[in-house]
Amino acid sequence: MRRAVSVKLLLSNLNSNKSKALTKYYATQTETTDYTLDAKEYLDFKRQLRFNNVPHKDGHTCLHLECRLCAARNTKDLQPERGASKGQGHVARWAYVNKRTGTVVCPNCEVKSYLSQILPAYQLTPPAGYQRLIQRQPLFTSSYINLTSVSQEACDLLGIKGLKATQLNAIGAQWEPQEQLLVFQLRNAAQHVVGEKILHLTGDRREKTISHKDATNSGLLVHGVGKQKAVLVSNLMDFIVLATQNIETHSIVCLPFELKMLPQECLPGLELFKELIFWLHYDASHSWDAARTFAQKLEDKRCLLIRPTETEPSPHLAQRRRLNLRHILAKAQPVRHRSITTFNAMRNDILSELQNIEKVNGVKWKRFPVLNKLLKGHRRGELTILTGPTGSGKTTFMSEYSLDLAIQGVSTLWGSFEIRNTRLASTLLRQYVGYPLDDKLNEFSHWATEFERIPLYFMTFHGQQPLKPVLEAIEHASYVHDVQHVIIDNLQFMMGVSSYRGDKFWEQDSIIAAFRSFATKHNVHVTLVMHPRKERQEDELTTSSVFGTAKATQEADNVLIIQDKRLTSVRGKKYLQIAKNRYSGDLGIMPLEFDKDALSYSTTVQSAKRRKEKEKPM
Ligand SMILES: Nc1ncnc2c1ncn2[C@@H]1O[C@H](COP(=O)(O)OP(=O)(O)OP(=O)(O)O)[C@@H](O)[C@H]1O
Ligand code: FES
Repeated sequence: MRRAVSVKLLLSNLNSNKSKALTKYYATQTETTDYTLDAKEYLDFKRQLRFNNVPHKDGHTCLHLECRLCAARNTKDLQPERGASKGQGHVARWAYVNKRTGTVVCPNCEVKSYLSQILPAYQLTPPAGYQRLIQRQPLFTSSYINLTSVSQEACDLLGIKGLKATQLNAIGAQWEPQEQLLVFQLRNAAQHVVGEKILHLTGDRREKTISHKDATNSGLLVHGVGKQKAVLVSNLMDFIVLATQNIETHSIVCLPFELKMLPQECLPGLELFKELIFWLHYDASHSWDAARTFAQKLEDKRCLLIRPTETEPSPHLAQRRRLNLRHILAKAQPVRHRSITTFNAMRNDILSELQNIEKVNGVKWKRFPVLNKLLKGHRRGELTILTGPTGSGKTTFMSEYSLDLAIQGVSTLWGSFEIRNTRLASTLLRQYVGYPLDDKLNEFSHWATEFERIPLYFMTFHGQQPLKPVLEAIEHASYVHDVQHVIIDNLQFMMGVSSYRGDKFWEQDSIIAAFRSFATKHNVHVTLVMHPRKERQEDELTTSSVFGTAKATQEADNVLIIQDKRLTSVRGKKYLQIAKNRYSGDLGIMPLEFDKDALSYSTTVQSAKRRKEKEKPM
């Protein structure tokens, strides 16, 4: 069973005095919504399917099985979706069990459940009183009622040279004349329409995904059925360019949420493909390693990658530069390198990184320009240690640091063992708003609605915790919510609770080693908040002041230390010292001026506030 709770539940908690009841509420929420696959249960279930002759087969990421969850007893009960294009009308009554999480989805009736809950449906005689679900069709209605086919005029707005309106209509585009946008339908694995993807043709060319019920139930935009290979693109312009090329060998698939996340509910729609080629577009807010992480989710053996270089950019750019798209496609390389590789195999990866160095450097902080200068950015797969004297503001600083990244789309999981999640969430909210809301409760609803959109998750552990369930929770969140940054506050809360009763340094070293290998294996950035060892107050902390043996700082890519000189000298200041930086090697300090109202250390936030105050009429 997994423990992760999203920001939505916490905010409802913050807004209520009945915090006890709500704490219980989200405890039960996590128990009913976050499950994991029990390996024994899964094997027994497969044995039962064989024994009972239930049609099933092992897929790349899911077990496919005949759906017996609802009352529809045969395929003809389920009508093909009206308007499904040629070849898309076939309805297979398959349900899919995700092999990692045990989540079961049936795309025919848009049902989501868990393996442990569907077992009775697959018994030869289901228990007395067991009732199958009522069969239903997913209902998605477009947000736009005036959709028409695309005219040549509208098509020209795209600015793709030589593109004909007929080509756009053939790949399923529809036109909304009032708002001037193109609409494409998203379908699930049973070809039912479950959402739509919108491209605004005026202004900033925004893309938006609208899904049935909630965002994670989204489908995919696929062009070209019945093929065994597919090219995955991350935005509609790239989709349009490739889909109108009529590539006979490959289907073209547009991911629903760009590189932000790939919900597990989308995986059944990709099961048919034996080969997947990632041809993605990265911009400053997109994680450079997204393809590698998605490939792990989709089974990396079948995944290939086109790393963007000057001569092999993303499809739309390639077309604008009149490059041959088919030649580029043929150059895709396997995502997974074999254990022993040669320079030649890595050559393109290296060139691509050199040509995209700003993106490789990682996501930049908006609030801490000095950190960008020293650390260059926030990258996946690294381990950061933050330490500082007791009460020096480690949690407050880390909360603002992670909020800054999360606002830019870095999906973040907080493990706060020391302070309650509600306290942490209210600190984050205050840092987001810039002032306390206690005397402006009328604004709460507005800010909370905005804040909920930020991809933040919280583990519901509190107090001392053994390592194993924490690592399991993180692994689950990295898979299900595509978490890119995990914060453990603080590591000492995991010590002394494992079965090992020995040297505490040894114990800490093994915990750090486990997080190190987790960060590398799952390509997630892990930040560990740690107490320093006891030293004289007047001494500065150094990397060797981090509690434990040298292992902690050897394993870390970055070591950040809050130095608090206010305690020892009258004019003393507080600053953050970058004491280790494996990526670029630059060391240095960042002054930490504290704004109590905003709980902020950011100079940019503080100078914006001063500017605003100056501009206020007297
Ligand atoms: N520079 C500062 N000036 C004044 N107050 C501060 C400053 N930095 C943080 N605080 C306040 O000090 C309190 C403790 O901060 P915080 O919990 O972040 O410290 P910590 O280092 O994580 O503590 P601990 O060592 O207990 O884990 C908070 O109420 C925070 O608002
Ligand atoms: S066909 Fe699967 S739930 Fe209806």
